[in-house]
Order: sequence, then C-alpha cells, then structure tokens
Amino acid sequence: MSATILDGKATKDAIFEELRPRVAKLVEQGRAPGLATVLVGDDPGSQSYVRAKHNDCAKVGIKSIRKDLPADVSQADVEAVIDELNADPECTGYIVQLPLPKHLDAGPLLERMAPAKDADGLHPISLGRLVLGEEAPLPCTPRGIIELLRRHDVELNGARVAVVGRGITVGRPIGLLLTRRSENSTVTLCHTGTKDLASEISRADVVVAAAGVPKLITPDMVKPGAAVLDVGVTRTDDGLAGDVHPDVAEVAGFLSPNPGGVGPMTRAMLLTNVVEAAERNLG
Ligand SMILES: Nc1nc(=O)c2c([nH]1)NC[C@@H]1CN(c3ccc(C(=O)N[C@@H](CCC(=O)O)C(=O)O)cc3)C=[N+]21
Repeated sequence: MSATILDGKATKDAIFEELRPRVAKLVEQGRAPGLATVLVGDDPGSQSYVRAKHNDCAKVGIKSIRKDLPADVSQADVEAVIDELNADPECTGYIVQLPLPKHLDAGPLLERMAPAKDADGLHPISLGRLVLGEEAPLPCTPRGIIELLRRHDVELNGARVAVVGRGITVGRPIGLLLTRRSENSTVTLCHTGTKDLASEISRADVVVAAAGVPKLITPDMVKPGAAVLDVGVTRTDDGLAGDVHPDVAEVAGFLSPNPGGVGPMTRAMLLTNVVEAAERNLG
C-alpha cells in the first residue's frame, strides 16, 4: 500500500485562486487588505518564511508591509512598531514572526497587538473566542490541516484523531477546532508524558504529528489506511527532518509530506484570515 499524498502546495495554489477575486472586490470597494510582518533578527529560517509570506501576498494582490528589526532591538522599540501597526489603516492584519530572541518578552508583545488585526489567530483574545465558539481568526496551522483533509475528502466526522505535541501553535488549539460540531472528531492529545504513544497512535484514523521529534511516528504504530500529517520540522545535520518516518507512506492511506504539506497550508490560511477580517469589516 502506498499513501495518497496530501499535497499542500497544490492545495495552497487552489486557495490562492479563490482568494484573488475576493481581494480584487475588496480593493474595488476601497477596503484593500494589507498584511504586515514583524521580523526580529536574522535567523535564516524565519527570514525565508517571511519572504514566502510577502511573495504570497503579491500573488493574490494583498498589499504587504515589512518591519524588519535588528536582533538586539529593545522591548520598547518592538512595542513602538506594534503601536504603529495597530494605528496604520493600510495594515488590516499582521504577525510577529516567532520565535523572538530570548531578551524579548513575547507574551506582552503579542497581547499588545490589536485583536482585530490578529492574522495568526494566536492572540489571547482570539484563542479565548475559539474556546467560547465565537467568531475569530483561527490559528493558521490547525486550520490548514483541517482544510487539507477536507479538500481530500478525509472523513473527520466521528474520526479518532491522535495529536502529538501540546504546543500553542498546533497541538493545543487543533483539538478545539476538531471537536467543534462542524468537525465532530474525537481527539486524544499526546505529549511527552503519554505512557504508551504507540497504542494511542494505533487507534487513530488521523494522526497529527506536531512534536518536533524527528521520525517519532514509525510504520509499526500506524493503523493501515490512516491519514498521517507531518507537521513538526527539525533542522538536523542532514537537513530538515519531519516527525514522521518516511516508511509510514507504506502503511498510511493519506500522508502530508514535509515540506510540501502543512507548511504551505499555514500560509494559505494566514491570507484567508486577512481576507476574512477585511470582509467582516465591510459589514
Ligand atoms: N507568528 C508566527 N506565525 C507563524 O505562522 C509561524 C511563526 N510565527 N513562526 C514559525 C512558524 C513556522 N511556519 C511555517 C510556515 C510555512 C512554512 C512553509 O511553507 N514551508 C514550506 C517549505 C519552506 C522552506 O523550504 O523553507 C513547506 O513546508 O513546503 C513553514 C513553516 C509558520 N510559523
């Protein structure tokens, strides 16, 4: 058996095609969406992600604004940039690229962002609204995972989903999305304290591997035919390594590769959040 590839790159391109006319309509109505990024320091990975986001904006016609700050920028200077973006009418949504250098206190900076301009869906107000079931921008990676599964007709209704990793960007929020009535999945959140990871994984119809541990998910753990999403990335001496062992492709029914899976979907959902927020503001 060889898994059907959940092609995040092609799906992202399809979503961009759908966004383009919506952006054009907003521009016509004088309400052009604008995405800003705040990038601190010169980490090559972060720089390449941010560059990709600006290229994406150009592709769908969204104006983009770059705020690149030196690695040794002060907390007060980042605060000033956040205040500036909160007040800038050309910026309808923005992100502060994570992780920030250790000398900066990320929590207060993220809370300082205007919730109405939260493009990541990771502002405490947005996460609170997600818990409450109120309308809010949704966290991009979990939303991208669900959209990728939906567009490949992978059943979520009643499905057993094993999530591995309890991080704030993926593991923690994805359970909130998947247990809404619209998804209706049963979610098990696994982490380093999980006693028998293999047995949890073996029961799952869908596995979301977001632990950041290379090759953590091996073929023997996976139920034949399950959908497996490789979300974690680790930089190793041999290049980028995902959380899923390549041989899982022989057992799984569906597999999202890494790269080429959830990463591009995260970017597609970032732009979707920006467009939706601009549409909401139109009333
Ligand atoms: N505030 C904030 N929001 C984020 O959404 C955020 C962040 N900080 N910090 C870092 C992580 C990571 N992340 C990725 C997005 C796209 C790809 C992506 O498109 N990757 C391509 C490959 C890109 C390459 O080759 O470098 C792929 O998987 O095919 C990867 C990683 C967003 N993050």
